[in-house]
Amino acid sequence: MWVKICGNTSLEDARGAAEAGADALGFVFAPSKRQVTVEQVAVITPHLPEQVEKIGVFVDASFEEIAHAVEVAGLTGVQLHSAVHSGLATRLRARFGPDFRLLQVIHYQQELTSQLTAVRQNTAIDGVLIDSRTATLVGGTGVRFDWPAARRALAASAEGLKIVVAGGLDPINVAEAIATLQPWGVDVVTGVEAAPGRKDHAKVKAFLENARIAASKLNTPISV
Ligand SMILES: O=C(O)c1ccccc1N[C@@H]1O[C@H](COP(=O)(O)O)[C@@H](O)[C@H]1O
Repeated sequence: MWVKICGNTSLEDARGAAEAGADALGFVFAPSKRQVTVEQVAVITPHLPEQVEKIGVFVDASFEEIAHAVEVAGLTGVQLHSAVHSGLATRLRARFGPDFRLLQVIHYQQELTSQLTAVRQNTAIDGVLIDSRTATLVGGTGVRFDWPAARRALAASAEGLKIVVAGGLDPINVAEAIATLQPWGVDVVTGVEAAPGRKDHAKVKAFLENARIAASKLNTPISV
């Protein structure tokens, strides 16, 4: 189970999540209560373990903006909140190579099957992150979606895709999410915070522990 702890704004929080066993750390470059700058992240990433992925979160950002952030802030992957057909993923794959993590976000509120089909057609994308959205927020909502309904859509159309589940996860419900959706990975922000942009280290640790326990009870992920 790939676990990403997102919305890091300080070295202390990012290091704490890495030490607790996170596979990936997220940094939100989009307007948000957790927004960070390229310069801030550039001084954090050199102090993090090399094997821990450093993922930049971008909402409708340009190729130039993302490429600049990757290079200056030392990112190893990106999470794209952009149209699947924007061409961004293809350009980023060409620029940063086969090992670069490229996650495409889709929202549960729109029809899942057609979105999954569109993602599958783009070979540059290696993972699809399913999240909730609200009238005002495209991420970091703290709101979960209808997991049993999503499970039915995923069973029909997720084959070959690395599915990452996000949206309203916390240390208590992450086990249910994993058991229901059998994803390749999970991602969290709000559910492990003490305040927006500040981690609750006990919650981060509990989230990781509970995700690992739930994953150990699964046979195989639903997707790959
Ligand atoms: O965290 C944010 O503020 C944010 C802002 C804009 C786009 C994405 C954002 N975060 C992503 O939201 C989900 C989960 O959020 P939550 O656990 O429901 O609060 C995750 O993919 C984050 O990377």
